Amino acid sequence: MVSERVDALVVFGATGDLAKLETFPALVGLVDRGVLDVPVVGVAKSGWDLDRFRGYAAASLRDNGLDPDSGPGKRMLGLLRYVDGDLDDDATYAAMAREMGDGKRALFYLEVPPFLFGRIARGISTAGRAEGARVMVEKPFGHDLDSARELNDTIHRYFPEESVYRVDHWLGLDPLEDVMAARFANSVFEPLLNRDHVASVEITMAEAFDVAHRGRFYDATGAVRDVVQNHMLQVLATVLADPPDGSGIDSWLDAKARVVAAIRPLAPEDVVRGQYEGYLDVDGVAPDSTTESFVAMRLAVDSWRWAGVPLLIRAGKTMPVTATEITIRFTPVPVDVFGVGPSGIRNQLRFRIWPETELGLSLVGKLPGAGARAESQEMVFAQQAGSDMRPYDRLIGAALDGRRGLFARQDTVEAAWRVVDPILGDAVPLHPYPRGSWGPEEAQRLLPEGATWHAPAA
Ligand SMILES: NC(=O)C1=CN([C@@H]2O[C@H](COP(=O)(O)OP(=O)(O)OC[C@H]3O[C@@H](n4cnc5c(N)ncnc54)[C@H](OP(=O)(O)O)[C@@H]3O)[C@@H](O)[C@H]2O)C=CC1
Ligand SMILES: O=C1O[C@H](COP(=O)(O)O)[C@@H](O)[C@H](O)[C@H]1O
Repeated sequence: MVSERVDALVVFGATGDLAKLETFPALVGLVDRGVLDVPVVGVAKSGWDLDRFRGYAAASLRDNGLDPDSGPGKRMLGLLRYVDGDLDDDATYAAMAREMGDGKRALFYLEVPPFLFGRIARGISTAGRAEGARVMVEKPFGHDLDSARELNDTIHRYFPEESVYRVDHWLGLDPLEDVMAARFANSVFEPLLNRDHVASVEITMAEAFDVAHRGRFYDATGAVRDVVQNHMLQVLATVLADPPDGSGIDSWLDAKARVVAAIRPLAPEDVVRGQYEGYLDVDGVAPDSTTESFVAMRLAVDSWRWAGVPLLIRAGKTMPVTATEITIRFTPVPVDVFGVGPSGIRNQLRFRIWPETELGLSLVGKLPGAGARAESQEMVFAQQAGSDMRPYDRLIGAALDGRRGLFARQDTVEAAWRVVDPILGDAVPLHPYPRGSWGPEEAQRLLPEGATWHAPAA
């Protein structure tokens, strides 16, 4: 359901890295499709004026292969306003309110360092602009369970939960919606997705690149906080959650929250951490850092549907490829008529969700000729990219429209922290691994006997 459109968009941190990389290009797409036609007020403390800010936005478009002189480019730049001031000063919020005009339904987008989130919520309220407004908050939502709860409490002092849009940009990925479509637009898969038929579920998020210039940020974060607590548990929930019912998107968000809440908190023995060789030389990384750039884990869900099914996740930097795939391995046939068992061949459903969309179903058949030797072939349903809409285009558009389905809810975020909280920090030993490898060998021990990790193709 689309609620009322907003009458202003305020971007806190509009001179930052994320704004340049993602926000301005996304805004052009929204203008082009007629979704955005209200003032866009950038707030930062760079000492800039509006012309300089427009120049920054225009450069961001050029960096992203977009033309600032195109019709949509010019219209987007024309919507921009700029307020220069410290976010710790109430005068900044008063100036922001003047630039916003008289509207009563703004979208405030907080893309600033997280310690400012609470202060900004208070500033908006002091300026009399919190009522009826929506607030879109960038990750991270806390550093652990306690800080996430604290952050939620602070934001809720000024904004009710239904006005809070927590960004997990993977929820804006088209391929993740394709997973939902495969599950809920086909009748053949859903009856199989449970402990009676599934032997394991695995998600590998491999990134071939290293932490590059993000050493300071990454070293304080690590793979568990950076991508597992948020992106990967959201992906896992998309695979495991019960189907939504006809009551609307909330039933889907409820189902995802329920399944994340049923994941057992991790124990150190369920986790393997790794650090790529050369990580300690990265600018901004502590010389004796024990931050992980790789993590593998075995999770369990205490539910009637998934009890006992091994759920395996691994994520790492400097892997051999950049790709994310979900593989669902089905149980072997009960009676091995075709000698399938010893070959290890079995049915598998594979979702590739990054960088392309692909759905593969492995089926087993008999090799032609005499005898009964089995072979496996994968049937692939590959989507042509239907649109060049960026995740942030989809996300900001959804928030402008008041559609909360693509955002992370408080209960799910806190439940995800509860899962990873016991293994944060140095609770799990750290193993070195060579760049270009699939991480430490030790990750092998997390798998069911005889299994190997699925390696997504390049
Ligand atoms: N960069 C990325 O790729 C991603 C970032 N994020 C999240 O987005 C948020 C912003 O990240 P990023 O853009 O990289 O950060 P940057 O440090 O590049 O930008 C921070 C922005 O906040 C402004 N700011 C900081 N302090 C104040 C203040 N006291 N008063 C007014 N303005 C202030 C800065 O203004 P000024 O420059 O004028 O000081 C700048 O515009 C973070 O929560 C981050 O975790 C999430 C996903 C990816
Ligand atoms: O949030 C993050 O996500 C990226 C991966 O997402 P992508 O859309 O850029 O592929 C990850 O590389 C980064 O470390 C993390 O902060």
